[in-house]
Amino acid sequence: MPFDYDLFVIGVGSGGAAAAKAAAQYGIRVGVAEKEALGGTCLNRGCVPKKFIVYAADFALKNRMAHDYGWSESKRHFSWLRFINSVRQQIKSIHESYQETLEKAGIELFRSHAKFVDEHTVEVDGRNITADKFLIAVGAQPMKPDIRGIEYGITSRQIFKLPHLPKRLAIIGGGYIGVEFASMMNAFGCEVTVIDTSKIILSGFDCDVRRHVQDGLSNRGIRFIGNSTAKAIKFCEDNLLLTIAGDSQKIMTADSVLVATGRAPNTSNLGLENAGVKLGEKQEILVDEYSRTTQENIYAVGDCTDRLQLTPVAKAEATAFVKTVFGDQPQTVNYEHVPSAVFTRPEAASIGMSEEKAKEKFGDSIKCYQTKFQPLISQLTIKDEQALMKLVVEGESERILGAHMVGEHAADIIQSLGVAIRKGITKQDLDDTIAIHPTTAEEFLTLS
Ligand SMILES: Cc1cc2nc3c(=O)[nH]c(=O)nc-3n(C[C@H](O)[C@H](O)[C@H](O)COP(=O)(O)OP(=O)(O)OC[C@H]3O[C@@H](n4cnc5c(N)ncnc54)[C@H](O)[C@@H]3O)c2cc1C
Ligand SMILES: NC(=O)c1ccc[n+]([C@@H]2O[C@H](COP(=O)([O-])OP(=O)(O)OC[C@H]3O[C@@H](n4cnc5c(N)ncnc54)[C@H](O)[C@@H]3O)[C@@H](O)[C@H]2O)c1
Repeated sequence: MPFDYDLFVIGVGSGGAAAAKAAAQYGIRVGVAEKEALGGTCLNRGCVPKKFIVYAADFALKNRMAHDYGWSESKRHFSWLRFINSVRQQIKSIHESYQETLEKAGIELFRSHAKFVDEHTVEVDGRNITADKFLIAVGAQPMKPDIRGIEYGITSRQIFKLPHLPKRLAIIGGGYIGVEFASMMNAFGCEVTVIDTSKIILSGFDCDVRRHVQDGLSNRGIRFIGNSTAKAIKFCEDNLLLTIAGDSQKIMTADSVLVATGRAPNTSNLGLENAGVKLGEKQEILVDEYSRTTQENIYAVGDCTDRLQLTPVAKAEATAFVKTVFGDQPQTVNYEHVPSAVFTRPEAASIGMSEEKAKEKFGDSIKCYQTKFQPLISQLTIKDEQALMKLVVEGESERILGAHMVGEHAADIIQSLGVAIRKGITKQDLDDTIAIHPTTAEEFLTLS
C-alpha cells in the first residue's frame, strides 16, 4: 500500500521547519505535526523573545551611560507588560509567515501531538498517518532538579509570561539561560542571585571567558553563589525561602526562583518503543553521523538528540539530513567549529577550542594570546568595564584553534572571525590583515 507521505516531520521548531521546507523542494510529499506554536522553542520561548528582552535591557544600561555622554538626566519608566505584549504580537506575525511558507511549499500541517504506532505509522489526532520516512525534531524541555519545593520555581517557559518583574530573583543554574536572564533582569533593576554547583559560571567555555563574564556581572551587582545548590524552596508569607547547601550554607529570600539547570530531550510519550527507536542515558534519541536512528527509515535532529542544543545546529543537521536522504549527497555536520554566544552584558562569544580543551589535545604545543582593555565606549563612563580577547593557537604555524571574546558585539565579531578560523587561518593571517579603526574587533589583529 502506498504511504500517505514520503516524509513526515514531527515538530515544527528550528530543525523540523528547516527540514520540511528543504525536503519539499525535491518535489516529495511532506507532512508535519506540531502540538504547540509553530517555530518551536527558538521563536516562542527561546532565542527570539530572549533577544528582544536583551535589547529592552540595553536601553536601561545605555540610559545610565547617557549622562556621561552629555545627555541631561531623564526619568523613563519601563513597562514590562507593554513590552512583552509587543513581543507577543511580533511573534504572532512570524507564526503567520511560517504558516504561509508551509502552505506555499505544499506541506500539510497537523496541529496535534504525533505518536508512533509502528515504524511507518504515527497517530495524530486519532488518525493513523503513514510515511516512508520520518524525521523526529521534537526538541527539549527544561529539567528541574529533585529539590524539595521545586514546584515554586519557574523555568524559561514561564519567565516570558511573568505578569510583572520580580524585585528579588534567585536563579538556580549559571549556564546560558541562567546568566542571560541574570544580566537582563539586573538591568531592569531586579536584585539577582545566581546559584551554581560549579565554582564559576558557564562551564564548557574557556576559563578566562568564564571568569571575565562572572566578574563583569558581579560589577553590575549580580551575586554569585558557587559550588552550591538550593536544597529546598519554601513559600512563607509571600516570600520564597531558599535553603542553600554546598560551599555556602544559608537561607535566602526571593520573590521568584528561575530554574535553569539544563534541558532534557522531549522523548517521552512519542511511542518510540513501537518504532524501534532507541534512547541513550539522557533520554536522547541515538543517531549516527547522518542523524539516522536505530530504525533505518527514521531520523532525528536538533535538541532531542542532545548533540549541541543550538538553533543553527538543529538547522544544519536538518539540511544535512535532507541532502543525504533526498538529494543523494551524503552530508554530515562538523561540530568542531560551532560558534556560540552568551547574550549577557558583557557579552561573551567563542568559536573552536578553549585553552583547556586545546591543552588536552595538543599539550605543550599550544600557545595563547590575550588582551584585556577598556573599550572606547566605556572610557567616558564605566571605568572598570574591560573587554577580553583571546586566541588559542597551535604549533609553529600558529594555526588558530579557538577565538574567545567578552565585550560589546562579541557575538558578531566571533561570527565573522569564525569563517576564517574554520578555513584554517594562522595568527600571522590576522596580523597581516588591515584593521578598521576605531573598532573593538581590530584588537584581534594586533594581539602579542
Ligand atoms: C530561553 C532560551 C534561549 C535560547 N537562546 C538561544 C540562542 O540565543 N541561540 C541559539 O542558537 N539557541 C538558543 N536556544 C536553544 C534553541 O532554542 C534550541 O536549540 C532550538 O530551538 C532547538 O530546535 P529543535 O528543532 O531541536 O527543537 P524546538 O525548537 O524545541 O522544536 C520542537 C518542536 O516539536 C514540538 N513537539 C514536541 N513533541 C511533539 C509531538 N509529539 N508531536 C508534535 N509536535 C511535537 C514542540 O512543540 C516544538 O514546537 C535557547 C533556548 C532557550 C530555552
Ligand atoms: N545564547 C545561546 O545560544 C543559548 C541561550 C540559552 C540556551 N541555550 C541552549 O540551551 C541549553 C540549556 O540551557 P541551560 O542554561 O538550561 O543549561 P546549561 O547546561 O547551559 O547550564 C546549566 C547550569 O546549571 C548548573 N546546575 C545543574 N544542576 C544544578 C543544581 N542542582 N543546582 C545548581 N546548579 C545546577 C550547571 O552547573 C550549569 O552551569 C544550553 O546548553 C544551550 O545549548 C543557548
